[in-house]
Amino acid sequence: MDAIALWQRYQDWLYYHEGLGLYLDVSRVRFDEAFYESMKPKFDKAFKDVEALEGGAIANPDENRMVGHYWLRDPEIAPTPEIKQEIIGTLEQIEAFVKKVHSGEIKPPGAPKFTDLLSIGIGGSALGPQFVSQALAGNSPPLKIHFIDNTDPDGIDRVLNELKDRLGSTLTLVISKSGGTPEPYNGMREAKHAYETQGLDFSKHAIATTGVGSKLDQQAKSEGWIETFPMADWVGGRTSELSAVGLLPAALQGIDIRAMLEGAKVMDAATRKPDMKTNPSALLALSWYYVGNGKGEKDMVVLPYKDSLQVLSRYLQQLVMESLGKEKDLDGNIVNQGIAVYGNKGSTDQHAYVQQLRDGVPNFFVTFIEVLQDRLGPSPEVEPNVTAGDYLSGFLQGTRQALYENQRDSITITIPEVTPRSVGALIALYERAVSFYGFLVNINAYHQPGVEAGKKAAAAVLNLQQQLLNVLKAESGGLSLEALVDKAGANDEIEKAYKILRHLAANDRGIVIEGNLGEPASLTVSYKA
Ligand SMILES: O=P(O)(O)OC[C@H]1O[C@](O)(CO)[C@@H](O)[C@@H]1O
Repeated sequence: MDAIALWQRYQDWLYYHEGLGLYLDVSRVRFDEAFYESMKPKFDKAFKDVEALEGGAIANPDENRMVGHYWLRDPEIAPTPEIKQEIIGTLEQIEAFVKKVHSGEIKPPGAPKFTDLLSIGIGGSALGPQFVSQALAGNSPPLKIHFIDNTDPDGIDRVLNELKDRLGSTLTLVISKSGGTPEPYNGMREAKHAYETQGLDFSKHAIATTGVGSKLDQQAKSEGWIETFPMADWVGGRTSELSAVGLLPAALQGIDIRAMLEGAKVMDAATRKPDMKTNPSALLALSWYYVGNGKGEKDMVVLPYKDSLQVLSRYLQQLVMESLGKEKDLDGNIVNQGIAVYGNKGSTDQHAYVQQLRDGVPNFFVTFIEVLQDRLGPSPEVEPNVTAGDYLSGFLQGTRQALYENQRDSITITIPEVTPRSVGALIALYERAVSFYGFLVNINAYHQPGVEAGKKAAAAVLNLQQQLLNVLKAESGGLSLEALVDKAGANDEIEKAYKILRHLAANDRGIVIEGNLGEPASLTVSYKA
């Protein structure tokens, strides 16, 4: 297609939302009119399915749950008065609490105010808060946020070391919908230990966001933590940024959460429209379907040309991959659906992997995120008439063109600036695109059975560790690996046992391994207290 024809295609397919100042350009996705027409019946159904979801249908059949993240920004559309009240009440609770923290009315025992916020959570209970914090917290938030989002002891040390001189004025927020996920539980135990080591009362520094009645909720209440915030079962982890999960840490950092909600609400109104061409989430889902043949054959590379949006790609990675990556469709057929998502930021990635995108395996499509405003205030010129931001803008356009010339498709989303409103709108835009796509390919986008399988297998590893330690502690001498697993009644688990022991030995946990480390079968293992 020549430049004039492309310009025409750009104009024909351009979506613009006046209220949000948001543009969506799918002109560099090479579908034609026939494909667009062929998708209409599928979209007619998807529009109805999402409408039913918003109306309170059990859109997550496996878990027998409603899927209600759309109600969070517009409680008026909640399916029952109780749910509406729950949403309004939680928002009011957050705002009242945050006001008291900022004013010092709620304060730590030994300091006039909380200065730092330690957020402990994983997956949807971390990525949204991390994305929003990086995008919107700015340089001098009322509370500076830190994250523990893993059970890596060294990673935990890094965070706690950074906080050690301010732990007395640090508010710790434990976020876990289920309240039973091991990683945040371990993070909480380690944080508690750090407070206690400094003679501080953890409960006077702790708050939680969790499902009512969860293990975490019970612990918080029985230990007298400062406050708990509810997370409803009709909000999934990966769509929880606009629930208490994301709103509470955002508000504590001084971010305008009402504006975030408003941006999402405005986007929801735009994406509710049952018309493919003028509905930006439908245009996204249509493009994903086209490039990947409805089977996720191409990966989604997300490239925000803005440092503050760097976590967007990781946030979308969970939203898209945990939602769409499914073995079975809703009729029980094996479909192995999904779309792989990765990315970091432009133009940085142009000096990392864009070489392969341009010339290598054509197994992807790019989503460029463009922000029109370079920075607050004027920019110095780095060359006559050229600023650093002009370069950034030029690199985006250049990469888009270079990819297109080599038959690599791309989508471009343009926002005027990174604000609470535009961030809320982006979240809503993608949430509904995922809803549409899930229905287009007929999968349950709201459960995550694959993650559960991994969690169960990990629990079995820890049980085996316990068994091995019990056997070794009762032995006076050493045992070969074979004899050890035999005694532990775990003959089939010899490789796992070997790896458990190697890990324990590397961490001074009383396990001694002797023999040729390159030949696991030759090893003798013993326990020395
Ligand atoms: O908030 P929770 O219950 O601790 O779960 C954390 C994450 O774990 C998952 O359940 C599985 O990875 C995610 O969906 C969720 O965001």
